[in-house]
Amino acid sequence: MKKISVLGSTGSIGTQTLDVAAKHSEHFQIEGLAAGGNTDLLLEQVRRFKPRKVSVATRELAERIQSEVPAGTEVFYGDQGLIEIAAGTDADMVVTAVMGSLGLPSTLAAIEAGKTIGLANKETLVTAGHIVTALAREKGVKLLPIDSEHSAIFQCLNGENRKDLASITLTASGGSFRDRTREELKHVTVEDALKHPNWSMGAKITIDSATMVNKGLEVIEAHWLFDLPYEQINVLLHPESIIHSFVEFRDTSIIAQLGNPDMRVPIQYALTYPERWDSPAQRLSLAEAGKLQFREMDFERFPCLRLAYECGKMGGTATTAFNAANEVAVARFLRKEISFLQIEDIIERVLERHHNIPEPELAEIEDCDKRTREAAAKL
Ligand SMILES: NC(=O)C1=CN([C@@H]2O[C@H](COP(=O)(O)OP(=O)(O)OC[C@H]3O[C@@H](n4cnc5c(N)ncnc54)[C@H](OP(=O)(O)O)[C@@H]3O)[C@@H](O)[C@H]2O)C=CC1
Ligand SMILES: CC(=O)[C@@H](O)[C@H](O)COP(=O)(O)O
Ligand SMILES: [Mn+2]
Repeated sequence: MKKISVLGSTGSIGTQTLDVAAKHSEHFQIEGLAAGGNTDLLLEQVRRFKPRKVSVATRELAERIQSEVPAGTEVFYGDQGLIEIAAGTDADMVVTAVMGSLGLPSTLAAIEAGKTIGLANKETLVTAGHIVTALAREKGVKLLPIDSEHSAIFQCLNGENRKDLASITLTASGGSFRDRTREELKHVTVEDALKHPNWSMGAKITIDSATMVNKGLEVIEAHWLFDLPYEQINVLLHPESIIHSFVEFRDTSIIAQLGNPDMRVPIQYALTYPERWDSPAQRLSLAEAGKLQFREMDFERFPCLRLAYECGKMGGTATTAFNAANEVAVARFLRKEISFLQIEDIIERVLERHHNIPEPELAEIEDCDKRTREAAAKL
């Protein structure tokens, strides 16, 4: 029996993690679940998986569900609640599937407690990659990627000699607006932006795909997960999302990982690693797929990807600021306060004013995150 806690259990990754756990219920026991405000779904999950501890975003919500959870389940709330689910249970593994840098303290707490991490929450690595990876090394904790591209690279590198690796390439679908001109982008709506062509995901990451911020975050995530310089990390537009990413070796061999776009595959691989088990996903038929297309990335069309590379190469708090500005800008776009193109405008303007701190301490990162959010909210 592997014991698992899920941070963000009511979201897109969280629910699919529980689907995978339910499919192999004789092998997985759910120890803890943390959600934000969707208490109806959380209560359903509690009845089904019988975790020992659960957490919700606020005290008020915790009080509201208290009488509805079984006697054996303790209820927590807020930032401390998230940390309790991450570090205060008997779980062997913690799946980090909350959205945004709010996942950083709980991820650090889980690593500190020696839990294997199934990492979906990429913003954690973008915000504080050097701190998260250093702590994981110190504690001997594995960071197993759940993000589809990183799972693909992880699988392609399995058993290979790292000194033979020439480069990695992350594929990008291009998101909801990949065939629109910049002129057309001036008038796109939230509803249009939320229609991802290949993946069904939470709102924030779907907008990130459309701005290409998602790929920028993933480049930085790859830098930390695979300990590679940015010069060895490429991005290639691949509209079908069938090749999830690939690696190239010094002898020019390329190894790729393919499959239908279904997050249950990388989630399950992280849960069962190093084993492979039967999956509920639909098998890929290349004959039916017929044709796979590829295009060079256009950094003029997708300036947020250029900004992400620049911040990544700069290091320090630059990526913290990039992430925080984006989180605020996307939330504002989703509330219809700003237009789609103003997301990148806000990120760019925040970064122009950013004073970079190289090798920041955790407190400096938290301070940068807070100040950047305040600035991005005012622009
Ligand atoms: N979706 C996908 O296919 C992929 C996602 N990822 C990454 O995984 C992470 C999660 O994405 P996704 O599942 O799409 O996001 P969702 O928006 O679908 O889910 C977010 C989860 O976080 C919970 N949450 C929000 N606020 C709080 C809080 N204050 N305390 C505790 N929990 C909270 C939400 O709870 P509630 O709904 O109850 O408010 C929900 O369970 C992101 O970092 C994303 O980039 C990476 C690759 C693919
Ligand atoms: C499923 C997943 O891993 C997402 O991060 C996905 O990659 C989004 O697709 P694009 O960012 O390529 O549009
Ligand atoms: Mn991805």
